[in-house]
Amino acid sequence: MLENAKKITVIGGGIWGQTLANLARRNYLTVRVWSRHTGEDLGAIIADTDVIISAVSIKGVVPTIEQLQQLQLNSSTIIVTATKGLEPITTRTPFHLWNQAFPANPLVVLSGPNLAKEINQGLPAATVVASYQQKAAILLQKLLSGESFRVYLNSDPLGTELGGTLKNVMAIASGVCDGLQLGTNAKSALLTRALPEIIRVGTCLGGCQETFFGLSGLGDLLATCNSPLSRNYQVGYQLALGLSLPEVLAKLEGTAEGINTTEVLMRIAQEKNLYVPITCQVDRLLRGEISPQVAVYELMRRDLKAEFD
Ligand SMILES: NC(=O)C1=CN([C@@H]2O[C@H](COP(=O)(O)OP(=O)(O)OC[C@H]3O[C@@H](n4cnc5c(N)ncnc54)[C@H](O)[C@@H]3O)[C@@H](O)[C@H]2O)C=CC1
Ligand SMILES: O=C(CO)COP(=O)(O)O
Repeated sequence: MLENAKKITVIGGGIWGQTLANLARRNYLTVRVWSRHTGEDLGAIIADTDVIISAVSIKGVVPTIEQLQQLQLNSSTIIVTATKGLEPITTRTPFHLWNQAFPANPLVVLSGPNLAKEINQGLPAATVVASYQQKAAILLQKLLSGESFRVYLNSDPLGTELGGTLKNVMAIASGVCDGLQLGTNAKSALLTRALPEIIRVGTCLGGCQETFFGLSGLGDLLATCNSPLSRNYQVGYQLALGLSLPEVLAKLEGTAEGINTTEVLMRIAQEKNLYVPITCQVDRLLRGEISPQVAVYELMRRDLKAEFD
């Protein structure tokens, strides 16, 4: 029997929330999905819940936390955050926000190269559960692992979360690269230079360097930057074809977190004096200040430098 038949509540009825719920159901767990549209009483649902998985987009994190704070959440309930974004007002990550709101609860970050549509088809995938409370991460590993979903442990929740968040900006850049048909050399150069940019920011914000070379860092960068299933990649690709951002968003299914993340990241980079050349060009492109072609030109004409400095 799986960990004494734990009860799981997934908050967020988007494609990622539904996918995580299905993974848990495959292990015969009791799973309920709650979203702001279901109209059900969240208090009643969480009363006997062992694990809450938050799979809302970043704009839903603070409202969800505020709602849960009004309810009687048991301090032993494990909270899992699966959101990949930065909160625009505080510039904080979901891990920080959940930790601040529920300091007594075990908190786990779930992140990895996880395109929901592939997982729903039963294709093999791997992910990471990261926590300072190892027991909680081990429990999540057991609850979600299956023959087509392999879950790894990590003790660096911030690095795990930031890898998944920061790569969304690079996925927009990668979509532009493919949309402009810049070729394989350009794509390899972009992704390889994206990683140190992610590490520069991610370590400054508290993640461990090693984590960014793992599934939630490099792994998710490769998945998202190479797949038309990624909404962030689609945004870049469509911009490269000449559509405006409002036109792209009108047709997009679900949330492209990289748009908000780019804006927040630029503020963090300015405040902390971080060199983020790719993010900077993505930001100007998303603001409509430059064309995709100018973004490429600006990246190529920067001062020459050493590869590692
Ligand atoms: N789709 C994917 O393949 C993956 C997505 N993620 C991350 O998971 C998060 C959710 O992604 P998706 O399910 O794809 O997005 P989605 O756009 O399909 O769903 C977003 C969910 O957030 C909820 N939400 C939005 N604003 C809210 C608010 N103000 N208050 C309460 N709830 C609110 C919506 O009701 C919906 O349930 C994102 O941060 C995404 O980056 C992570 C891994 C894979
Ligand atoms: O995070 C993801 C895959 O790991 C999903 O990417 P998108 O949000 O760009 O669709």
